[in-house]
Amino acid sequence: MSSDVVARVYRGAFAHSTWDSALCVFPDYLLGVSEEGKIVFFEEGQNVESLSQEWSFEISDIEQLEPHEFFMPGMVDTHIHASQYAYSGTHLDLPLLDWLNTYTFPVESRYEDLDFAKDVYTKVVKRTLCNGTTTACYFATIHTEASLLLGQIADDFGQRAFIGKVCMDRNSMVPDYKELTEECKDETDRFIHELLKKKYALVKPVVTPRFAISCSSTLLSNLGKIAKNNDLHIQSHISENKAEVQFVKELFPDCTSYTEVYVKHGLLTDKTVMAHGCYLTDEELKIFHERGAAVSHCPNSNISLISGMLNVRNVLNHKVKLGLGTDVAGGYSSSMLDAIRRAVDTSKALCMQDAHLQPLSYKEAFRLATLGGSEVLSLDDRTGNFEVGKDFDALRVNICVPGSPIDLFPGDEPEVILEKFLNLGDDRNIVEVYVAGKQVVPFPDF
Ligand SMILES: O=c1[nH]c(=O)c2nc[nH]c2[nH]1
Ligand SMILES: [Zn+2]
Repeated sequence: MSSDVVARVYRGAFAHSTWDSALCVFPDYLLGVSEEGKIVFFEEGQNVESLSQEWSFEISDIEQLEPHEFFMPGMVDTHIHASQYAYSGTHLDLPLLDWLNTYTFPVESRYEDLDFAKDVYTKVVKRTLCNGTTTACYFATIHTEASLLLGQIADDFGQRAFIGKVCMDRNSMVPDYKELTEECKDETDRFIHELLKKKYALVKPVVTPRFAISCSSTLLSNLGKIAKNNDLHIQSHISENKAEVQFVKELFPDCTSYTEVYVKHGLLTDKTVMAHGCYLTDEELKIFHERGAAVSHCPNSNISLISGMLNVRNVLNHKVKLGLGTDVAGGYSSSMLDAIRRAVDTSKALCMQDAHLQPLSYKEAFRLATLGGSEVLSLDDRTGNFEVGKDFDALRVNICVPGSPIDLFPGDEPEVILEKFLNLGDDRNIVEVYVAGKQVVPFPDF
């Protein structure tokens, strides 16, 4: 008998990805979750007798899924601006730099107001959890207190999260929305210290220079040192839009590429996730690969702000770690299902321009949204699929809920059901969400 105690056992259909196979479907499997929220077994349903003896559970206690239900791993949003959720679904009529100056900076500057912050951050955490985002890598704003509040709210609702207090000491268009260089360094130190002091199990700080345009060289170097000294994750933006790439060239004439700006300041490590990368060259992708840095592909944002189209196949061919992001509010949808669909669409659009390209399959997009995202955030030893020993981060999907946007037909097998959910489903179909074994959706009553 095993020493672990099994808290729950599920039987039914499961789907997940491995590095060998983008989609594995198990029509009848048994999964056991320990009291600590870890997966302790994941085996064929026919092993039920031996498993019940080995793990001392009653067969009558097994929770049996319906034929139109399945479990899949929780999705990982590798890039989302929690603060911009306030205006998501609007303001999509300008290109990046004008969009930042006109809409984004004025809204982000309001987060000194903690009532406003609490309202928006509670809504974004709840909305993303309902949509199956079990892990989110958030940008907050430059405000330390509001950023700490986002961490507290993610912890309260049980979401796994990285929280970035945004760093910027250059902003000519909205001069009020920036910090002094020293102040930004000190506040980043304070933010990290205060957040770590809370000892949240699943919520961690991430060093967050907004992008090269809004940071001085001194600030970038300071942030590189802070990340190194505290062994922290780093997130930023890179090569999203042509005007941005050109501006970075002018601001950092000593650097041969945008990537080199981050390398030079100690900000491109194996714990770095850079959003977008639409215009990264093959040489830059090689540097990403050598350093183990990751790209967050945010296709909704790239199309909405008319920024560009990332050639996902080329990134994968360079063996660069890759995940998907909603990039709310440049991306108008906070749902990772939308990110999956847009990633496939963008890849197909690129195939129309180049017949030699291989489009991204829905199975590959599914892997990017789950295991890929976990790898991007160096969490793939803990989350991303249903391997024994990992945390149970999972979505229970039901295709036949009242008002479901999906119709089933006789003979629809589990693989077809999953494909229909990925292309047609929404939060109504996500009936339960688990993070580290704890049920976080439906929401508990506080
Ligand atoms: O899509 C984006 N959203 C942002 O808020 C941002 N800041 C810099 N670059 C950015 N790109
Ligand atoms: Zn972004």
